[in-house]
Parts: sequence; C-alpha cells; structure tokens
Amino acid sequence: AVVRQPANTTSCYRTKVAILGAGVAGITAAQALSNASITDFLVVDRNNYIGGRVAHTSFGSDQNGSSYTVELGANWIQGLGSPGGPENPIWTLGKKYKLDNTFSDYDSLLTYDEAGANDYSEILDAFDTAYDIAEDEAGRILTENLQDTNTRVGFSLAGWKPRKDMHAQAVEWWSWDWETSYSPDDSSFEFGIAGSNLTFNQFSDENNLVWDQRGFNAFVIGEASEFLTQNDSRLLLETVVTSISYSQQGVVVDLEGGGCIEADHAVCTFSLGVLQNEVVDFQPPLPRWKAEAIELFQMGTYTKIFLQFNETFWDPDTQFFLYADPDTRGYYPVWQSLSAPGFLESSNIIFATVVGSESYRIEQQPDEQTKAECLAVLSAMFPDIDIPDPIAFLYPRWSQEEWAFGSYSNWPPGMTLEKHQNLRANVDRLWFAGEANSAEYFGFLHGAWFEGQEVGMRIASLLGNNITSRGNATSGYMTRYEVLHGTTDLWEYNAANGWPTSSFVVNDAS
Ligand SMILES: Cc1cc2nc3c(=O)[nH]c(=O)nc-3n(C[C@H](O)[C@H](O)[C@H](O)COP(=O)(O)OP(=O)(O)OC[C@H]3O[C@@H](n4cnc5c(N)ncnc54)[C@H](O)[C@@H]3O)c2cc1C
Repeated sequence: AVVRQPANTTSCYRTKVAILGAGVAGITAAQALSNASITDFLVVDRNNYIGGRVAHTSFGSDQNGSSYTVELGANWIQGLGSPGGPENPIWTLGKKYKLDNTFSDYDSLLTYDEAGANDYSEILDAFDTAYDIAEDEAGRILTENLQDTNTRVGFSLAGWKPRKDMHAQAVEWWSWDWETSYSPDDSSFEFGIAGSNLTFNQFSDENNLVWDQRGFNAFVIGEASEFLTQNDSRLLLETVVTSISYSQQGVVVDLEGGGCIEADHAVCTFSLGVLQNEVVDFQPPLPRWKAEAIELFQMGTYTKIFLQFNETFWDPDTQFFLYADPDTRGYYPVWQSLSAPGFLESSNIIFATVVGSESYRIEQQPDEQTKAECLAVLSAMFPDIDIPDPIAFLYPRWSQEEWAFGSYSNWPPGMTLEKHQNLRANVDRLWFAGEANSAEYFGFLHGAWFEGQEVGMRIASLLGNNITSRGNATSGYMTRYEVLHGTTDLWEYNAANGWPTSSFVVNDAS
C-alpha cells in the first residue's frame, strides 16, 4: 500500500508513524502519539543525541580543570508565564527538570562605542516609545486586514529613524535583530510584532537564560524518557534520511546506507534550512503551493562566539555590554557575561553574538581571524585595559550544518497567514512540524513544542486512537491553500492605475 516497494524489504522497518527528527518537535509528536496509546512509531535523527537545535558543547575549564557546558543553540526560555495566565510549556518543563536558569536582565546593560564607554541609553527609551506606537499600528493591520509592510516602514512611520547614527543602529539591533536574526527591513511588520506579543505579552516579558551543566536538552531527553525505554529500538540515532516518497496510502523513507522505513504516516521535522537546501529528495516533488511557502519563509543565522579569559576584566555585576561600531551595523554588537551573578560565576566567560550577514562572514573565515576581530572590539570598548589573550575560544557555524542550515526562522514581508499555513499543511500522508511551522511562535522552542504535539494529535485522530474531541482544530488533515490570490485583478492593470501597456507585450520579433 505504499508508493514504492523498497528493493530489499528485509532491510526495511515497518511502522505506523515515522517521525523524522529527534528535536523538540519530533519528541513532542512522538509523545502525543504515545499519549494516545499509539506505540508503533520510529524516531529517526542523523545526530547522536536527542534535542536537535538544543545543542551544547564543552568549553574552557574551571578551577579544577573540568570544562564548562555552553549552549550553541537555544539558550533562553522566552516568555515564562504570569499568574492566572497561560504558561510557556518550555518553562513548565524547565521547572519539571529543575534546569539551572537565571533571569536575563536587559536593564543590566552598559553601552559602548569605538571610544570606550559611552552612555547612550536614552536612545533605548526613544526606541521603546516608537515601538509602542508601531505595535498599535501592526495590530490595526491585522484586525482590519490591511496590507502588511516591512518593519522598517512600520518603525519609520512610528517615528523611529536611526539613519546613520551608529548608536541608534546599535540600539535597533539590540531591540530587533538580536531576537529575530534579521533586520527590520527584512521582517514582516504585522507578523513580527504579533509574534513578539504572543510570546512576551501572552506569557510574560521575562527571558531566563539556561546555564544547566547537563545541557538545556536535559528537558527534551527527560520527556523522551517518559515514553522511550533505555536503548529503545524505536529510536534510530545516527541515521540519515536521504529521500521521502509519499502518497495518500503511506510513506517510504530511504536511509543513507540502503535501509528504509515504510510507514502509514511520516512527520518531517527537519528545519526550514534543510528543506530549502534540498538535502532530502521528495518523491513526487513537493507541490508548488508547498514549495513556495518553504522558499519564502526565512531561515536566519544566530552565532554565539564564546571567549574565556583568565580574569573578568569587564564589570563583573553587569550582564550585557552593547557595542556600536562606527562603520558596520551589527559588528560584534552584544557581549553577554556568563561570569555575572547567577550564571557561571567566576567562569571569566563572555560571549558575543552576531546574526545574518555578519554570521555568514565569520563562518567563512578562520577562528583566528574572528578572535582577532573580537579582541580589537574589546580593546575599543575597554581602552584602559590591556586585553589578555583568551584561554578558550569557540563558535559554531550554523548555516553550514547539514542538519540545520541556519538557526531559526523569521517571518518575511509578503507572507500571509494562508501562505504560512501551506508551510504547516500535510501533503498526502507526509506531515510537517517544527519551529518554523508555528504561526504564533516561529523561531522559539515553544513553537516547535506546540507544532510537534499538534501533528502527533492529528495523526492519532486519523489512526482512530483514543481521541475524544473529534472535529476540533487539532484532528484530521490540515487546511491548505492551493491558490493564493493577490489583490489586483487583471483588468485593474490599466491606464487609470498607471499601467496602460499590456504586461505581456512582445515587440521584439527576433
Ligand atoms: C543559535 C540558536 C539560538 C536559539 N535560541 C533560542 C532561544 O534562546 N530560545 C528559544 O526558544 N529558541 C531558540 N532557538 C530556536 C530553537 O532552538 C528551535 O526553535 C528548536 O530547537 C527547533 O526544534 P525543531 O524540533 O523544530 O527542529 P530541530 O531541533 O532542528 O530538529 C530537527 C532534527 O532533524 C534532524 N535532521 C535534519 N536533517 C536530517 C536528515 N536528513 N536525516 C535525519 N535527521 C535529520 C536534525 O538532526 C534535528 O535533530 C535557537 C536556535 C539556535 C540555532
């Protein structure tokens, strides 16, 4: 009953549901199936751990010579929850697994430029004033079905124009790019602001940084352990998916090295970057309505550059240090101290963050060059200090990772809610889940958590297991929009609208 019989059926697994990816979305999809008493599933991941983009590494060393654990990927629980209001599920799990975490205090901030310390914090207040106005306007666009614009336009009309003032550019980067990994020019105004509201106004405006030495993914492993046993044969790590053949009857997943999985349904949780880079071959090719949504949504890159020194030469009580480069916006702008109270105290670790084109630039160059650039910036910020050589230095290259091709998604101008729904929608019995598929929480861990769970519940409803609330928003196949119209009918391309010539005229007969 599947689209294609594998060459060697003995090398094939047979299961009801193949879950592709053991990140947050894959694990919550499996958990939802398990909760609906569907135990016949397989979870596949090319990495050798559970957690995907919740990824950590060893770094530097403490006084006893043991290394620290630092997070290369997700680091914050963003938007915790307020009394009486809903709670971010990642916060609930953070408490459940007693993750070590500390409130990130964005007011614990000192500002710098190329000449050292320079207090331009009043520009932060000016930004906040304009942002409040912009928020209202974005809300009006959403409620009145007005045409979306980019966030640059939204900000400009709210009175925020950083122009060539590099202090203002640094403030804007801190307030926008740092979260979204894209500039306001490249971000949807309507959905950028709505997404921020849904996390920071619905849950709370608190961000807690996780510094747990087990690694942030302890919560993902913890949840997986509730339905997977030790060495569970349903978890296939270090297993690479090369192609996915789908139909209305089922799915066949080909694995590197020749094996395959035949399933009634499959859930692809691969990142938007993986889908855009065509690492996995889909048979038949994904329909145009699906492919357009995949290509339009944006995959950003966010890079943390870790440095450990033999002393904390920056203010030991401050969490954040904002640097305005005189020439380049987004040039090593945010420095975050892990040595600050409540974090990895006296670790002498600080990390810089860059995104987008600066990430791509440093990914292309050797570590030594990036280290030299970091030290030059620190020398500018702290002119009275002879900056020592770091004793440890490390950064990931997210946009080059074959299993991620970037860090997390962002909503571009020109993407409507319907078009985004096409990113979510199943194609026959092939389902999609993951961070980018969350209309409300794209980019965040909780987005991945909700999307995985929803797809798991929908598949469970189709398999007929223990789902009582049929017909609600989370059962059955997903809505999709095969045709999406613009707002201009063909007849409107006329002289009255400044379009007297046919768009399809061809006068060159050669
Ligand atoms: C640098 C960075 C910082 C971030 N900061 C935060 C933060 O502070 N707070 C927050 O809430 N979110 C943050 N995020 C976002 C968060 O990490 C993601 O939203 C979330 O982890 C995505 O989960 P997912 O299950 O959708 O995808 P993934 O975690 O990417 O899971 C997909 C899995 O599929 C696997 N896979 C891919 N291709 C194949 C293949 N061909 N075969 C087999 N397996 C494959 C991958 O190995 C991966 O494990 C950050 C992300 C990054 C990278």
